Amino acid sequence: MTSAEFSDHALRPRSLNEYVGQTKLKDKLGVYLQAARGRSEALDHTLLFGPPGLGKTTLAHIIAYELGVNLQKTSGPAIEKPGDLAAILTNSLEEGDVLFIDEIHRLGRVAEEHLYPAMEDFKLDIVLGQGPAARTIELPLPRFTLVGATTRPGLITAPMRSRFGIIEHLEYYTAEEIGQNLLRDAGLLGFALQGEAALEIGGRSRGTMRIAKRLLRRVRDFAEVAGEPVITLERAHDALDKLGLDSAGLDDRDKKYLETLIHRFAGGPVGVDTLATAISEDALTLEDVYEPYLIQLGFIKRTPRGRVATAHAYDHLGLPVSGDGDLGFYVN
Ligand SMILES: Nc1ncnc2c1ncn2[C@@H]1O[C@H](COP(=O)(O)OP(=O)(O)OP(=O)(O)O)[C@@H](O)[C@H]1O
Ligand SMILES: [Mg+2]
Repeated sequence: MTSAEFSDHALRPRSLNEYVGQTKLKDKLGVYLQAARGRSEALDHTLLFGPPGLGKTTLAHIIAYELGVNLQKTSGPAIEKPGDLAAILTNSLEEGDVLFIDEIHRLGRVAEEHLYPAMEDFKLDIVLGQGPAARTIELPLPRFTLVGATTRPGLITAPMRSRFGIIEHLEYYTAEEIGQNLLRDAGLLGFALQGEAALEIGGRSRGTMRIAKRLLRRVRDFAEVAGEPVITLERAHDALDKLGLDSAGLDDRDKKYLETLIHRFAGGPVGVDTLATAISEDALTLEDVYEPYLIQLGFIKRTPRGRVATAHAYDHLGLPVSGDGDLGFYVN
């Protein structure tokens, strides 16, 4: 088996049916897609947000697939000038197509303002010439669907947000959902994975499909090198331990975060910048990558005064808790 065969592309679900979990979102989206198809209209502009690796890009592709249209892909940082936007909108888009803008929160401000009339009225204002002789012409565009993805919905401006008809949040997957998808992957790739092993990997993947897929590859390495034809629960367990993942799927970096918060800052509250410096990370990574899952587990809270470790975090690390529980401080 070559690594290309284990490529993301081959395993990526193509239709809504193959897309595991996100049940509420899928139910709603299924209706919107059916309605749009029934009216032969473009789907309303759709904003997808949620932590990295949960399936936003995949869902954008599925939307285009379900609508039977093409997907044009770009990203916020790639669109700096209005000209970049004009090039994309006028060159390649056809009626009903999906324009996928990843990291849409990183769109340049001027480009963003040009996007408003494109989204609302399907037209683009283009300025010709300079100075007093400059004039604006209006270019009609095909009716398209903008699908925007972001890990940071808070950075989407209000006028931008208000132009999306569908705004949906992706949630962390349960161990069962991830396990189910890993079994599907193993089936497609033709190797044997025990259900319990899939579940074990699912439970230690931070609720994130991308991480689960990576862990499956590593666990499989261990099984293969040990000469085992089937990936068993024991092998999965052992390999995940070797990878430094604990029972909640926290890795060394997560543990460093929690331990620093608890030991150095007495469990908080401490500002995110201070905490970031203390563990040599940048604050954005903390907010985007570490914290959403720690919050999901109920291990930390974001308060107006900073980050706070909860009693659950102390429990998980096997530390004694004192105080009122939620704002418990470390006693020793
Ligand atoms: N619901 C799902 N069912 C099956 N596979 C999934 C699902 N969600 C994601 N995946 C798989 O997980 C991986 C990560 O998904 P994807 O790239 O869509 O995440 P993302 O939300 O766009 O992440 P990022 O924010 O980093 O861009 C892909 O390999 C994708 O095929
Ligand atoms: Mg993506």
